[in-house]
Order: sequence, then C-alpha cells, then structure tokens
Amino acid sequence: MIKVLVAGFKGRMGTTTTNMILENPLFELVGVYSTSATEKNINEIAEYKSENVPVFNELEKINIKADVWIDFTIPGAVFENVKFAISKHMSPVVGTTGLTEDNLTELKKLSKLEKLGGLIAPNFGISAVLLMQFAQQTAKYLPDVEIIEMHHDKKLDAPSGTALNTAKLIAKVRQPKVQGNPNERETLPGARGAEFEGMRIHSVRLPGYVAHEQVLFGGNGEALTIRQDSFDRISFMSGVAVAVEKIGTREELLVGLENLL
Ligand SMILES: NC(=O)c1ccc[n+]([C@@H]2O[C@H](COP(=O)([O-])OP(=O)(O)OC[C@H]3O[C@@H](n4cnc5c(N)ncnc54)[C@H](O)[C@@H]3O)[C@@H](O)[C@H]2O)c1
Ligand SMILES: O=C(O)C1=N[C@H](C(=O)O)CCC1
Repeated sequence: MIKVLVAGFKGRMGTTTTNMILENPLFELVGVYSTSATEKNINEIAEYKSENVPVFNELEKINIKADVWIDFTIPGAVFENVKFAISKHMSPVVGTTGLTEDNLTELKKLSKLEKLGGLIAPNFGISAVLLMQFAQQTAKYLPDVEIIEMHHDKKLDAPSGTALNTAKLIAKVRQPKVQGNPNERETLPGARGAEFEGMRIHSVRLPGYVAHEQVLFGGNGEALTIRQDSFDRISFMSGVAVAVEKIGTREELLVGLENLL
C-alpha cells in the first residue's frame, strides 16, 4: 500500500482527493494537513467517522511517514510545504499552482539530492493535458494565439497555472512576437489581458464554472479554437491516482502529468 498524506484536505480539491485516496485499495491515508484544521483525528468529521487518521495544522508537528505528499493548498504555502515534504523523503504530488520558475529550480535540485521522485502538475485533468499538448503542436503552424481561462469565482490566482503552462509550452515552439496592432491603446486598462512573450491571457471568474480553457489561434483567413472543460473535480482524480501510483518509480521532480503517462 502506498502511504499518502493530503495537504489542504478540507478544501475543494483536498476533499475530493481525500475521498479518492480512502476509496482506492492501493493507497493508505496516513495523515491530513490543513492550517485551518482544529481536529486531532479525521474521525471527528462526520463523513470520516469510521476512519482513524491524524490531523495536523502545523507543518513542523507532522511526525508521520508517508510515501507521497499530495498538495492542494494555496499558492502562498506550496513552496514551503513541498520543501518540507522532500526533506522528509515524501514524494510531492503537487496540484497547487503559483510556484515560480525559481521555486521549481530549487525544488528540482532538492529532489535530485534526495534521489526522490515528485510531480508538479498545473492540471491533472486529461482533457487539459491534451489541450496543452495540442496547443503546443498547433502553435508551430499558427503562432498567433490568445488564451482564455475560465474558473469558479473562489480561485485565488490569475491567470490559472494551466493557462500559464499552456503559454510556456507554446513559447518553446515559437519566437516571441507582438500580437495585434503595435500602436494599439487600451482605453480601459487591462482590456487586452495579461501578456506572456507576446501572447495574451484572459481570466474569467464566475460562479457556476469549475475549470475551463480555450486556446484561440488566428491565421490568414482562418482560425482554430481548442477548448477543454472540467465540469467536476472528479475529472482530476484519475490523474492524481496515476501520479501517486507511479511517482515512486522516479528519482527526480517532473513538471506536467504528461511526463508520467
Ligand atoms: N493541478 C490541478 O489539477 C488542480 C486542480 C484544481 C485546483 N488546483 C489548485 O489547487 C489549489 C487548491 O485549490 P482549491 O480549489 O482546492 O482551493 P481551496 O481554497 O478550496 O483549498 C485550499 C485548502 O488549503 C488549506 N490551506 C491554506 N493554507 C494552507 C497551508 N499553509 N497548509 C495546508 N493547508 C493550507 C485551506 O484551509 C483550504 O482548505 C489551487 O492552487 C488551485 O489552483 C489544481
Ligand atoms: O480550480 C482551480 O483553482 C484550478 N486550478 C488549476 C489552475 O490554476 O490551472 C487547475 C484547474 C483548476
């Protein structure tokens, strides 16, 4: 059995992930962590009353040994959480967005020193992973692109990690370029959205949405739109399960679920 700790276990993703881990016979939930938790054991929560899993609310007090640390917390905490997990030889499987390139460089170094596998995945949904792959392929032929990501209105960060990763993948196959009229003026600041190496990224936040992204390509007399929709957080769970199952076979920190499939 693979021993798993879930950080952020009371959140939207953490709850879904905790339930998946409890239901999967390959996995054993050995601890849960949330700075907002007041319980000592997960069985103090009605839906988990038949379980016996310690609850932690301070990083330094986590004294259990897990094989895998799953992180669905917040952008402001994920870097310290993952450094802690690596220091305790717990393979990080990280969904939390907001890690910078410098963060990733340092975490990769720490993983290598520990000879420890880990995964940072901006999106565990197969439809999103495919969208990013298709977008990178398309950009080789249609380099003018704008990204529109749409999420629920409780999301903390913008643009989404998925949109930023989509732009980074596209940037690998095209030269930076100015899109639109070089003399264009925003009569309303922000009208043209965020800018990443000439690409524009637009973030929509609305109730009723979960996680969605469109990548729009324009060419001479033609256009192509690629779209993915995550309607329910269950859509991320098969990717999380694959990562938890496979990460122990690696000895480095990977970025992107496609590197583990
Ligand atoms: N990679 C993916 O497939 C994927 C999918 C969905 C969400 N996400 C990302 O996961 C993160 C969480 O999303 P969410 O919708 O579940 O958010 P959420 O706000 O519902 O949950 C975050 C949880 O983390 C807890 N928390 C806050 N600080 C903490 C800390 N220092 N240590 C431990 N727990 C802490 C909060 O109390 C909360 O319960 C976001 O960064 C989001 O972008 C990634
Ligand atoms: O619900 C969220 O928040 C999501 N965050 C990730 C991102 O920022 O790309 C993945 C999709 C859902």
